[in-house]
Amino acid sequence: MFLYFGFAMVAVVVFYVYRVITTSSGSDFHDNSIDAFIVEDTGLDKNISKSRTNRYQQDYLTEGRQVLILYGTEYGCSEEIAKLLYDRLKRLNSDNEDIPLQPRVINVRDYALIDFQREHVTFVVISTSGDGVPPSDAVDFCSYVKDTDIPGMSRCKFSVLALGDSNYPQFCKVGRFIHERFIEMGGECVVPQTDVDMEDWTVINKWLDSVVHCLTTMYIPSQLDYIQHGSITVEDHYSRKTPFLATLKVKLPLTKMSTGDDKETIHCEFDITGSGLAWQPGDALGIYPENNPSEVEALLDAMKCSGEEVVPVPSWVYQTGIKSPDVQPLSVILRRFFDLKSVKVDLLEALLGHNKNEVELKKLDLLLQDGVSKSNTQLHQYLEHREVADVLQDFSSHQLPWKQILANLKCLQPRYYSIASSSKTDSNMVSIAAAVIRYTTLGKPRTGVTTTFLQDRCIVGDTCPVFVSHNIGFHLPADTRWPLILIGPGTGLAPFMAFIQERAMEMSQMRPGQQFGEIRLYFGCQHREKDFLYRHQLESWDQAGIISLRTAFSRDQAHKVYVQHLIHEDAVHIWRMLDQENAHIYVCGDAKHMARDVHVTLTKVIKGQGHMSQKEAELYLQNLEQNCARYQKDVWVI
Ligand SMILES: Cc1cc2nc3c(=O)[nH]c(=O)nc-3n(C[C@H](O)[C@H](O)[C@H](O)COP(=O)(O)O)c2cc1C
Repeated sequence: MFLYFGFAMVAVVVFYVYRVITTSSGSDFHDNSIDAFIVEDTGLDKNISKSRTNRYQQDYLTEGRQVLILYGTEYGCSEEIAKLLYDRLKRLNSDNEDIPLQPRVINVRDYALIDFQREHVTFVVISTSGDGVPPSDAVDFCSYVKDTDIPGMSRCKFSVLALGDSNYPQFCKVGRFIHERFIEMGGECVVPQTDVDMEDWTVINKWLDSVVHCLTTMYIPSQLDYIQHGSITVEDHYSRKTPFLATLKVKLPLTKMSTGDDKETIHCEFDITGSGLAWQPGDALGIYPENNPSEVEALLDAMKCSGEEVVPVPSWVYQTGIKSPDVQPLSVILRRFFDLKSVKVDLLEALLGHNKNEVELKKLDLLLQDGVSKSNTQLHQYLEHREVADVLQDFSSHQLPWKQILANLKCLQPRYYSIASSSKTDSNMVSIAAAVIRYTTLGKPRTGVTTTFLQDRCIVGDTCPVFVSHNIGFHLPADTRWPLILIGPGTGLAPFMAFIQERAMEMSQMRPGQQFGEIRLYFGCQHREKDFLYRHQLESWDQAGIISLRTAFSRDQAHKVYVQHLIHEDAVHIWRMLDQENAHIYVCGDAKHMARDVHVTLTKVIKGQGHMSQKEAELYLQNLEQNCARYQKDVWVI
């Protein structure tokens, strides 16, 4: 079995990577009318209110052919697919007089309720997060699958749908791992294990079709349900589905801006007193934003709506505990709950079905003729630069009814920011650093939803729905003697602010005999005078001997200097820390360039200083990462 359980040592999520292109399940099993959208809840079922029933976890009182659908998700897509599968299996029953199929959808977090000896067929939909780690809720399940020969698995028929993104080196690692282990335990794979790259719905739908087809012919013995669905976890603490309304207490610029091209980064502090939210350095804060009102206006214009149309609040929206009306004006619904930026291919399909204008029909046909997969570069390039309002403007000759437009929008997701403060310093205040995103496409100014929400639309004293996302593979080592090599250019510095604050606090309360290893911080940005984030704090920690600060200002001299150049300069020192002092390396920030270049440089350092071959140096680093939890990454692809 491959070396998988690098959980403890590899990265997890910081920022939600904004996906420009998202598609959804085909209209073959989606009723796209607004009433179906709202009443039947075709999207994520985020409603966890105890008083409302969860149709995906109903108790079956009569015998039936049970099908277990397990999901593990960080951002909700796997959950959505699991529920779509459930819906399709339920629909099979209406065509079939036979013993009913009894699907049940369970988050792998609740795996302890499952007796695999009583399961005959199991489908798993699971994503990979961080740098090849399971979603936070799925960590225990994956450890269980790794460490246990699950009784009953040898009789179980199964299939795994692995969600991922091929931009990450550990593509679909978690789903592939589950598949391998189920096979090792003697399970029978009934639909080939399938990798899904960037929520490619062509692939997802194909897998769903194969699963449904397979179940129509498969023998599944009839039995009574053994799971009491009432015992399935109901989250009653503050979480993604039930965020806490935190008050923005502090907002400060971290950069100096003199031209429009200068970086704009802000520091925000939220008061979470009374929430009971707990975090460790390395964890992230999830924030639910609101859309820019001018973008809502632009969309309303394109929808030919006033914004006063009354719309039922979708059942999947997050709950803050404050009773809100069951219906809201369309303008409010769009501002708070729908993604106005990423365009679902479903919307183009709906436009195609409705349009009568020959030129527009031809254009839509061209875009959609090669399907929705990643290989349809024409479609993806088109969507990459367009928001929902742009698409509606492009195909405006026959107005699609607004309810149909709404039914083809994606829900607004929370965004994640590394927490930049230690709860040991103040457990009621949580800080983040956010780079404000503004850019231009098609000659139109565009904005990042959450960062401009915080910068332009939130004032001190306002509240925002927040929750903590635990980052299991990116935490400080338990022993304070072990030195830290922290590499975090730009906002990659944020989690290290929490790391250092925590260590500084521990140093100030040092116990007799307690020792502290060196904390060596590599920070980089363009200009010392403009975007040296937390400069005064870092310099004062450096002067106090709490950290050794190394800075790379890429544009302050004729030639570019980046953090990896400093690491190379410090080769002797770094090698001593690694070889003799049990140093732990942490990397946070851009995965594609920075983390890759840092990795290459570290390999060179190990090769040169450790007198190793290239292969030996690579294995050394791999061992630190996968077996020792001494090389941890918290990286993202922009
Ligand atoms: C911060 C971050 C890290 C990710 N890391 C990986 C990874 O290591 N390997 C991979 O295949 N996909 C990775 N992904 C992609 C997710 O698996 C993909 O977006 C998936 O569709 C999410 O499914 P979910 O919504 O069910 O969690 C990552 C995504 C994010 C935002």
